[in-house]
Amino acid sequence: MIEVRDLRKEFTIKRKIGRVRRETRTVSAVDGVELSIARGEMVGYIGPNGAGKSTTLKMMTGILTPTSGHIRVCGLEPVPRRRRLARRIGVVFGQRSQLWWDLPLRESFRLLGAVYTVPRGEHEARLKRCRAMLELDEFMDTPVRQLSLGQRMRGEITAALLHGPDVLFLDEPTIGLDVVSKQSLRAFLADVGAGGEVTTVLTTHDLADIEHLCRRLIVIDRGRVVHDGTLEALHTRYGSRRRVVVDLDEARELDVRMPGVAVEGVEADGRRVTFALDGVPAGELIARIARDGGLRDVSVREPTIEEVVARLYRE
Ligand SMILES: Nc1ncnc2c1ncn2[C@@H]1O[C@H](COP(=O)(O)OP(=O)(O)OP(=O)(O)O)[C@@H](O)[C@H]1O
Repeated sequence: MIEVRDLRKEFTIKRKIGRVRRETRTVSAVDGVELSIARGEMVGYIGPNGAGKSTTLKMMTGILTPTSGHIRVCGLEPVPRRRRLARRIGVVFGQRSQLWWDLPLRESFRLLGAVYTVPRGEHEARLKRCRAMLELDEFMDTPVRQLSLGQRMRGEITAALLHGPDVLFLDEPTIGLDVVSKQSLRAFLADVGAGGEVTTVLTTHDLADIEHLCRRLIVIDRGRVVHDGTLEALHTRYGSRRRVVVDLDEARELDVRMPGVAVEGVEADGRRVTFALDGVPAGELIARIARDGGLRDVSVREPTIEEVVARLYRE
């Protein structure tokens, strides 16, 4: 559904130095990106600030012309076939709106149906589903400018889906949303993805979005793909470890010389000890500590997506 080969985008930046002189600098925002996304996949496209994510998305949606390289989205070259592509894709750029600011949401949806010449029955069926799942009814008659961020975002996602796109590009769709709004938006996107008809590319800094929605993760850094695979593969690559945190009644020397167990930290005057486990079952370690008594509390922490992605970004 999406094919990208050796994609590059350079920006030329002119900067005034002194009174007359100007300096010209070239920024390589996207530097040889390769990716291929099949129909129905939901892929997380992540990377640190300035990595080149938005630039890639803009090229894939036909907003920006690549410096060089090959892109096909739904079999179309985005820039020359922009109008045709617009009917096949839905786009949500969290920071920008595709809705009519002064019109009630209902009118924006009606206009979008007319712009895309969506058959009435299809339009109504899709809108009905979005109204129910995204709970739009209470603000369907509110002008877009009066909507809260979370309400507007629910409207934006609906707007992106009304014409039945094959591909959905979501750039930071949960930015600035509260926990509950994020959860309901994620649940809706998971439902859209589960249908298998819509291919989704999701860009976000909220890694929980990725964890909940995407089996596959493409990480870009300085314009290049540095990881393309599952989250588990990333954990394996970095040898992510589970942790066991034990709280003791009193500080004491713990006899935990076991292969694959390392003390990672000691806090609370020696009453809290954190162990990193490398392939050792947590139960074995806990049983050994419990044998000597004085064990107040235990928690086992799975490696988090934040840790592993931070390691990748730091590299
Ligand atoms: N119109 C532009 N003119 C000049 N430089 C640009 C332009 N757009 C992006 N850049 C530069 O290209 C690089 C990649 O930017 P891009 O917006 O694609 O990053 P991003 O991964 O989306 O970052 P963020 O997570 O901060 O949104 C950055 O160095 C940015 O300064």
